[in-house]
Amino acid sequence: MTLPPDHPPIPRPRIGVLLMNLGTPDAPDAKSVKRYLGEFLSDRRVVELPAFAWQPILRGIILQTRPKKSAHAYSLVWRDDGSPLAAITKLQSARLQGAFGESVMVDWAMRYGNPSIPDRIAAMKAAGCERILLAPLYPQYCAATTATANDKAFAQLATMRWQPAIRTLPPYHDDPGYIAALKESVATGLAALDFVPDALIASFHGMPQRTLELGDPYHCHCQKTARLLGEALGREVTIAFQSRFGRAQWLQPATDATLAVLPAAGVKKVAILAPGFSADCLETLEELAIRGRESFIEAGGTDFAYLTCLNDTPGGIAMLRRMIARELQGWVSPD
Ligand SMILES: C=CC1=C(C)c2cc3[nH]c(cc4nc(cc5[nH]c(cc1n2)c(C)c5CCC(=O)O)C(CCC(=O)O)=C4C)c(C)c3C=C
Ligand SMILES: [Fe+2]
Ligand SMILES: [Fe+2]
Repeated sequence: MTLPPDHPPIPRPRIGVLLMNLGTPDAPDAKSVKRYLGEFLSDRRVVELPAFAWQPILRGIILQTRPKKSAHAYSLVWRDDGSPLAAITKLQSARLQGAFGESVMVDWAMRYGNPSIPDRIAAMKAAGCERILLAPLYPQYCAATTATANDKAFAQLATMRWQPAIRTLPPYHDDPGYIAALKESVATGLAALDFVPDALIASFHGMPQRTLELGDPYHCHCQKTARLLGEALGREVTIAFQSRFGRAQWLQPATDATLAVLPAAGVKKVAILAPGFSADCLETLEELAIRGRESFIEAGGTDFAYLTCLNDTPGGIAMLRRMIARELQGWVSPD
């Protein structure tokens, strides 16, 4: 087809897959962490308080003290290729590139910080994507994670004259491929240990208890993942919720409290995994693998192992590939 000479160029139609994760600072210093936390904790999907009540606390207290402390924590886990969360998400995107045929481009973005969701959607559209699958990489649905990532994408669409068609990846907390990938990863991790754990703990990011009462399915999704993983492994999986923030009641039991009481109950050897995180990050590498270990050993535990997330392992990538291919059906034909 020939376009008239004054017609804007039209690129070859393509399909985009946008992997979306939470976000992370650009550098492990207080200034970068302050900018990141300012954006993250101002999201009304994350802290469900009116701005007039919350912003003075956030700006006047939290952003004056927390960035320095968090920057130190980040510096303990920072890699040569940057923040673990960003580096691993980028690797996942690179490993999936080309997996769905030539017409499908895979990219990644962060809900807070860089690369931003609006930027990457604009880039996909400019590259000719007329259809985009938004893939929030949270197995368990939560308004504070899944919904806000999609909201950010939809806000960008609101600015576009020619919008791409959109699909969103549903939560995959009970997807047989996800449970099988977790089972495989845990079995490999346990086989490599020089001790046999008395308990296997699945630690999920916590949320205020109130969100469960308001109808967020997150708690139920976490319970189901833990149950299905336990059934797949044929052993008990103890559930716990980590990273409490603020003074409100959060989902129970708390991971730190669980690790502190287990040794007195005779559980001296534990292995812990974080199935809700698709990539290792500050909350797993620092909070669980460093501080969790310290508190368990201080409480009288003898052996502690942190089992890494699915990350860009072959099993993790194969699982994402299958799920994404399923969601692309009708847009691209399966191989
Ligand atoms: C009200 C506060 C918070 C809610 C609610 C919350 C929910 C939530 N978060 C994740 C996943 C991640 N959180 C991460 C870091 C992080 N989370 C909070 C607070 C809340 N999270 C803070 C203040 C921070 C920053 C670090 C710190 O200062 O302690 C991360 C890691 C980011 C990284 O850069 O590595 C992830 C991932 C989920 C899944 C979730 C609800 C289900
Ligand atoms: Fe968090
Ligand atoms: Fe529940």
